[in-house]
Amino acid sequence: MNQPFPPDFVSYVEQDAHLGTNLLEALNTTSPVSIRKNPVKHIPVLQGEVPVQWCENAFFLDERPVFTLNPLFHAGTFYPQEAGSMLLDYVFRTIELPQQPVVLDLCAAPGGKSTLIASFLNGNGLLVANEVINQRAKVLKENISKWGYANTIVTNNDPSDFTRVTALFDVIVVDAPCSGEGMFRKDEQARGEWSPENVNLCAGRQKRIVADVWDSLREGGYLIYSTCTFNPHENEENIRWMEENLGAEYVHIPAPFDFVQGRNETGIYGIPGRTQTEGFFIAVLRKTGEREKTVTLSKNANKGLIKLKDTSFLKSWLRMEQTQCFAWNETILAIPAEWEHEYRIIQDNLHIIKWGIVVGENARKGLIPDHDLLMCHTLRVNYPEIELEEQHALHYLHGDTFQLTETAPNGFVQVKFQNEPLGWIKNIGNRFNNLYPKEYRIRMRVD
Ligand SMILES: C[S@@+](CC[C@H](N)C(=O)[O-])C[C@H]1O[C@@H](n2cnc3c(N)ncnc32)[C@H](O)[C@@H]1O
Repeated sequence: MNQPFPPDFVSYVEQDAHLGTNLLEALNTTSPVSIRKNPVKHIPVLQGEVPVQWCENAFFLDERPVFTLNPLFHAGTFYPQEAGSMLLDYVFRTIELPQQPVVLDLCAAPGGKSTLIASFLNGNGLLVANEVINQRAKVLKENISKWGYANTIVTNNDPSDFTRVTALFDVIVVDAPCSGEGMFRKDEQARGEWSPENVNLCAGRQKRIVADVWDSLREGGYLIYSTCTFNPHENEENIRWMEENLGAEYVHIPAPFDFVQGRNETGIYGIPGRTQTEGFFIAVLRKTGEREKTVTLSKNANKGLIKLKDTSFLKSWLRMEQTQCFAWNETILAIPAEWEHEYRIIQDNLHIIKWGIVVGENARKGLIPDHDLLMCHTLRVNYPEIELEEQHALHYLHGDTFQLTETAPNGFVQVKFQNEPLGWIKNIGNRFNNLYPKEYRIRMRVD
């Protein structure tokens, strides 16, 4: 039995011609299931795939599998993502960007849009994925790590902290916390949390969030604003507010496929019943001419972050071309050399929780390689390896140890499933230490 919709929600939807006649009915049907694949990793084929037309490498599935029990999910080969929100890929492909854009995904956890942007950039430019809520930022960090790109930084900051980094970004994505009317389809509890007062509260918070980051957008840069809600207060009215109060210029993008233009032709909606989505709104604004301030590094900037001059001890661990390695205490970090200045600016002004790629810990007996390094397709090299069959792969991801069926040299060995790295073990002859990070381990029963 479906939990009823809040009466105020029903009456606004029924009076709003823009939303069509069958939204309420569609919100009581099962949500479509969709995934986006990571084209730089082993590409799994899942059951019943039908391409999502508006996003590269994305597919609808005919039912929802238990993703946790697919080892390739933990290897970052695909990401379950709501199909409507994948319209971001289409938007990125439509706007005119510099060759090497610097992109901020401000409200990024758990990382659906950030991994999409990382795939779009495909190693070009730089992505800063930020999340204000600490626990959610950890999930974001895990998903970014598994997606495998070095040109990424994860930060854990409030939007207001970004006033310290003026004119740094070519694109800012604000996937704003919202009243979540699109969630009514998947999460019936969301229906109980909705109220007109909460809509107003959300609309006010969204304005504050955008105003806080506006100065960190470069002249000519784009602000991409999105929500998963249908009401005009959090969508079209906020876009109008940004035009009037921030001097933002609205950028019209024609609605593709089954998407529809917003009220007064503002933004684009995916509306259940018309589009295969739970619900999504997206609009693009551009920053026109304004005096730009440049961010300068403070005198004590990046104290403690030491650029490594001699990296010969790392040669057998990672590809060194176009990479700059740093030591932060005993931790070795690798970042694309061309972005060193931006990394330093961000380090100086914001709270970084993941820098490029963590290579490992420089211990007395040599490097202890990090999981992050193994996930990075551009930096990792050939290490000793063992291929696991599915049940062993799941036990490995669960944090278990077991008798290996293949032999491998003693020391650090990568374990793979269908030739895709899952993580490290330390092989010590007749047994091994499972080095799969504790915080990533599967908690459900695997047999
Ligand atoms: C719609 S969700 C983001 C989903 C994410 N972009 C994705 O695609 O996976 C909105 C995010 O905003 C964060 N958030 C909540 N309050 C916020 C605030 N006041 N300022 C910035 N972000 C906030 C939430 O923690 C949440 O992670």
